[in-house]
Amino acid sequence: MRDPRYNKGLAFTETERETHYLRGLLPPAIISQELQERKIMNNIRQYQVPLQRYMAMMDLQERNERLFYKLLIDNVEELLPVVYTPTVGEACQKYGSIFTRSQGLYISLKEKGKILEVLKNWPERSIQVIVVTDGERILGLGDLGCQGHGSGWTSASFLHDFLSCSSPQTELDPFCITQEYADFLQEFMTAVKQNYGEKVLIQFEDFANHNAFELLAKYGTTHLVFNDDIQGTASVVLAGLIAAQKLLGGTLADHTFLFLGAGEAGTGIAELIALEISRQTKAPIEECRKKIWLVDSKAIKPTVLIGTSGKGQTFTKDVIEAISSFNERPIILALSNPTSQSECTAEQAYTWSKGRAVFATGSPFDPVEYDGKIHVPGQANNAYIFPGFGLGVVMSGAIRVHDDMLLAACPKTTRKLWSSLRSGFNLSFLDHMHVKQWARNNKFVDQCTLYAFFEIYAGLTNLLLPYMLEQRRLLPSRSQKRILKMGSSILPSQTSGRSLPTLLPTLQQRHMNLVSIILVCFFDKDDYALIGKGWLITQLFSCVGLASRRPRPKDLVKYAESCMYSPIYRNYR
Ligand SMILES: NC(=O)c1ccc[n+]([C@@H]2O[C@H](COP(=O)([O-])OP(=O)(O)OC[C@H]3O[C@@H](n4cnc5c(N)ncnc54)[C@H](O)[C@@H]3O)[C@@H](O)[C@H]2O)c1
Repeated sequence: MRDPRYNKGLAFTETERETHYLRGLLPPAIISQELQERKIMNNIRQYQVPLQRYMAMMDLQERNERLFYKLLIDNVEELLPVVYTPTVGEACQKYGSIFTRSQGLYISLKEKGKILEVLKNWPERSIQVIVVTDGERILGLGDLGCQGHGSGWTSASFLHDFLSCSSPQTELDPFCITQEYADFLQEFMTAVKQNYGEKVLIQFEDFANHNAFELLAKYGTTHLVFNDDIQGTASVVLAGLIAAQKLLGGTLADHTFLFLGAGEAGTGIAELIALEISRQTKAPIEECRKKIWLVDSKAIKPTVLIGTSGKGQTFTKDVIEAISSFNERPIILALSNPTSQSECTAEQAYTWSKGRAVFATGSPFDPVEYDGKIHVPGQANNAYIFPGFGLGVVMSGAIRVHDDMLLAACPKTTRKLWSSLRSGFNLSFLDHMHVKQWARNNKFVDQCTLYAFFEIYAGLTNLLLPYMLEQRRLLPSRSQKRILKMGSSILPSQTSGRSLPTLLPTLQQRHMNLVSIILVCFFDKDDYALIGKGWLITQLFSCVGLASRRPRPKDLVKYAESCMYSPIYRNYR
């Protein structure tokens, strides 16, 4: 009862109370998790101040994790802005005053020479993902030192085998990689590998620009590292741009991109766009980079405007009117967080572009009515990728992160897979030869990347599991074990005792529903806003997959359907 991971509060059943000697330790009433959820949501909605909602969520996480994730999964649109941007920014700024129970590890300079020891203090043994920050650039808010610990990974920590670390950077020279800083980081990276092995994913989060690129380059060759701000943002934004092509027609190479802000997010996105254009057109990447401008210049007429400067209100009326004057549908992405730093608001974008902007933002904005039409801004935020990405990398047993994985996480590549799925390739696509062929055709560097890609779509992992079980010889041995373990725990209980072949028709039917839902949400849309929803679902599934450890295909379909409130989707029902 005192361990939040096992505590169910009043939802402990009679049998559980009996078998675990809980009698008398709880009031005699038993209520369902659904009722608990309704009560807590009701309480949370009473709070007018967003920070109070955040604190209520944190309290819940500290006493009943299952319920916490259930709430997040079922109310993700309402609660993501509470546990993530923009509220989490305020939470980090005030972390000192709202701090209650310590989460994660803090490694300060005092621990120099003893980092391995500190890691060993963490009670969990099998860690698969570590999110680490030096606290220096929390969400565009600057150096918050260890207060940055309150940031986004609370929502990402659905991975039980997950560890978040922060090292109070303020004790070190904040403006360059000093020898002391470099040595400290090196000790940390070595200790992590020593303690958890080669396959632990280290996610660099909110490191300041001057360190982030160097660290990624340095450790990219020796460790399994991923920088969410550089790589995650790039992948999510490229996905958005590719999806926007559905709306506009043409290809990425037809565009000229202008970035305001050439830091981690901006250059990460720019480089991935160039890579994708180069793959599409077979032109050298150096040529493709010429389509991208990272400084403002009067000479060019951009078709895509991307804000990653961290400065609010920089897409002024003049700027948006100008880009709208030479584009029928200008693509405008105001990525800076939190809300106050957004380059423009949704209302401004739609009003100034006369409702023509294809628009998305880093922090969420409400829909806007312009000229009798409701415009729903998309949310282009790396939160839609890092949980699934982390899971993918871990599940596939990859030992390095490749750019191809980032590309694979974009809908374009997915579309190829799903079109082959649709055209009857479905059951055999996991066949060894097909996988190899498919990987070759789609230029995946190796099968590991391909598996990572499957896993990135964590929800799909679940639906593919039965097939994977059937085809288990395909999987690398460690992943195989893990997948088999997970697979046997997620198969619906009523299926136990029945052999897989007899189950396949039912499972296939369910899975195809799910596939078509995902197809609809990724590709059959004519509104940019749905891009966000697609990623949301991906993320949702990853949450489901690991929060309860027992997602059933039925639940996945239910979750997907509950997300499908869009009028567009209804046409496909
Ligand atoms: N939506 C998302 O998923 C997402 C992901 C990462 C970062 N972001 C947001 O993007 C912003 C930048 O993050 P970052 O990690 O790239 O930071 P960064 O410090 O690496 O980059 C910011 C860059 O903008 C430049 N800049 C500042 N003011 C400018 C101006 N007026 N004109 C032109 N350039 C200017 C700076 O010189 C710097 O190079 C932050 O607000 C962050 O929250 C959003």
